[in-house]
Amino acid sequence: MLSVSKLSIDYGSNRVVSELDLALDKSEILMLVGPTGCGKSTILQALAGLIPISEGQIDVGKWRATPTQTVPPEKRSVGMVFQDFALFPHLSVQQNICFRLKDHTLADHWIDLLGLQAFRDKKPATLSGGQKQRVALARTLAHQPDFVLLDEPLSNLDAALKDTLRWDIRNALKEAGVPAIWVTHDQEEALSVGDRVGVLRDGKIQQIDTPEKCFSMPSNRFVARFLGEASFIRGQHQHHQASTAIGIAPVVGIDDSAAEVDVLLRPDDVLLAQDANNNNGVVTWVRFEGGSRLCAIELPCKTTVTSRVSHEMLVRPGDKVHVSLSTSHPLAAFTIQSST
Ligand SMILES: Nc1ncnc2c1ncn2[C@@H]1O[C@H](COP(=O)(O)OP(=O)(O)OP(=O)(O)O)[C@@H](O)[C@H]1O
Repeated sequence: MLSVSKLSIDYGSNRVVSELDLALDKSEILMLVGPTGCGKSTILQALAGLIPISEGQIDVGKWRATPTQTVPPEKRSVGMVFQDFALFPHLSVQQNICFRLKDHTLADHWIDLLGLQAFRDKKPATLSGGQKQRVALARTLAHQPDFVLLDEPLSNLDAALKDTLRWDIRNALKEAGVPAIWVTHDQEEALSVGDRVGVLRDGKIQQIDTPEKCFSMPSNRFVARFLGEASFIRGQHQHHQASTAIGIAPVVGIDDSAAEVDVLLRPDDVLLAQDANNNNGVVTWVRFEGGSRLCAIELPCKTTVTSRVSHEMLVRPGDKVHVSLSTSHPLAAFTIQSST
């Protein structure tokens, strides 16, 4: 268990984290995302006891920290995994993982589980980035922390490696049964690996929810845009339905249920057809993504929506196309005055 309430953190007179509330169950992984400088690393450092807190409290069951009741880092039973691995260069993999451990049984377990048997006697300098991060994680988990903090553990690795390692890290954390907060810049990573996602802006949490909820029912436009391609189309709202220039869809009013709303569209909500005789939009740009293409289409009302199509569909800027709503699930609707 890890619980944080009304946590605020200042650097001098500058408040960088305000009134953070969160509670993690045993084995729960929270992905923390937000723009650069929004306070993600500061939160991890405060939880680890590396910087003081100004208000609020951190409660892990065995200890509680407040601005006046400090708990030193070594008493917090926290495991930290950093992007730069932080391994001892002069020690072998085995020695790194077993550092200050009396009983090596758990270390052997994590060495096996994370596929490090062949590297036991190697020095970190001879390992790849992915192997180093496995060693760092094995070392962390072998010490049986009460919670784990991961600060962009995959950011120094190439894309192909990230994809497998993120699942190996998730599986290891689940097997260890510890709550974890995982900071990432990668929105796809945040949505796929976490049990919940916390979106931070200027030191304030905008939403903490399941990945599905954050993506399809974001609490505001900032969260909508931060977690993926998002466009908004004006709609007339009545009886939980919105009528837009490209069709009618069920909607949920997020911040209001006004008669006129802006409906959030993800690329998969918009169906694109190459029908020159029955067109209602012009393609303005196309991004090839491998298995798919992401297309932006400008409508006569000057709204631009995006649609994802198969890579087999050869769509080019300037093409006249027909777009329509292709969703049966409710879309998030925002008041048109809202700019956040
Ligand atoms: N030691 C420090 N002294 C003063 N201000 C700091 C210090 N460390 C960070 N800050 C400021 O606190 C704010 C939050 O920084 P933090 O590193 O937590 O952001 P972040 O979300 O982790 O950013 P990034 O995604 O770029 O790593 C920033 O405005 C930063 O400039």
